[in-house]
Amino acid sequence: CYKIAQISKDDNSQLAVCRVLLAELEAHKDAWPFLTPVNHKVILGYRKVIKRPMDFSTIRRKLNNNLYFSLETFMGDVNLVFDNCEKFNEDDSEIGRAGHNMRKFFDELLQLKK
Ligand SMILES: Oc1ccc2c(c1)N[C@H](O)CC2
Repeated sequence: CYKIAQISKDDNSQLAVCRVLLAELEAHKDAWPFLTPVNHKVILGYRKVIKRPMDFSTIRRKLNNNLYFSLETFMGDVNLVFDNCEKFNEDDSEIGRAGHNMRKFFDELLQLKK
């Protein structure tokens, strides 16, 4: 029993770290392009170009529904947000720069939490 309890405790502490990380990402001044899903009915070409859309509100819903099993699976979705941004936006654009800023901020947060 102890071993099972031990594994679930580690998962819970990892998920607690994910909640803190997501709150810090959502509060960042450059988070606005990433807070909600891109409306692919309005943004022509988005659905064709971006195969796996992701945004912070979707990550929040997956976190609340226990759909992340580790910090690594959570990190995969956060990095997907920034990879999609790089694919669809010029580096020298407002949203492109926001994506690069947010990815740097996330990498720095992870260094602090490790
Ligand atoms: O000019 C625009 C207008 C809309 C969007 C972008 C750029 N980039 C986002 O990645 C997706 C939504």
